[in-house]
Amino acid sequence: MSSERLDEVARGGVPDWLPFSKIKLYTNAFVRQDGKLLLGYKKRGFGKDLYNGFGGKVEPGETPAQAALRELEEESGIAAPLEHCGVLFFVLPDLEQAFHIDIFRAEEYSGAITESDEMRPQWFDIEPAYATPNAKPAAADGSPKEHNTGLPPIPYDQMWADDPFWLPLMLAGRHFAGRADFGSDGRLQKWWFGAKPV
Ligand SMILES: CNc1ncnc2c1ncn2[C@@H]1O[C@H](COP(=O)(O)OP(=O)(O)OP(=O)(O)O)[C@@H](O)[C@H]1O
Repeated sequence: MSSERLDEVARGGVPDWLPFSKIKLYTNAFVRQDGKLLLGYKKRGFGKDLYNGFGGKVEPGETPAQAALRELEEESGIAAPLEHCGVLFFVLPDLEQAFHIDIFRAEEYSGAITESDEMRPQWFDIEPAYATPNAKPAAADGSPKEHNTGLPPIPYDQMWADDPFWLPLMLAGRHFAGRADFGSDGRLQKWWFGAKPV
């Protein structure tokens, strides 16, 4: 990202950010193609039973971009020309580590999509995502783009509570950054999201 300031897209919650004592690096990768988005249903571990992109911890000696390719392959069986598109920072109340997550996207992939021990991949229809606030219309003239994938819409009610703020930005092709702090009930307690000016 350049040094340009970000446009604020959303902010809210309590006055103070949560404290944290260390930061762990993670990745998250999203592949879209022909009006559909590939997500994985997480079968175990952190974020179990939620849909998400494919990602995980950056291992020692790896760059985030290398980790993103490795995690995508391990969890979904595919390779993709990933491009960096955003940075997210999360603090959860009962964890001393904060999450620094580099987000990547791609519009093509190779290989066969394969279920792993950790993730069950599934395609979703992208278009309903543009109905959420802060998203750009799909077509330049503002009209909704035709879509008839027959797939279910992006399952925001089975995803992390922060996702509706930034996923539409990613789908609109914008670069973004944000922070969200969670309460012990799993809900957002304070958040800020911004995107590079278009
Ligand atoms: C709090 N709000 C959040 N919103 C959206 N996505 C979030 C997230 N917090 C973590 N994530 C993602 O969840 C995955 C965890 O990865 P996680 O399974 O723990 O890592 P990894 O695959 O290395 O684990 P193993 O140790 O191999 O099981 C990883 O994609 C990471 O980007």
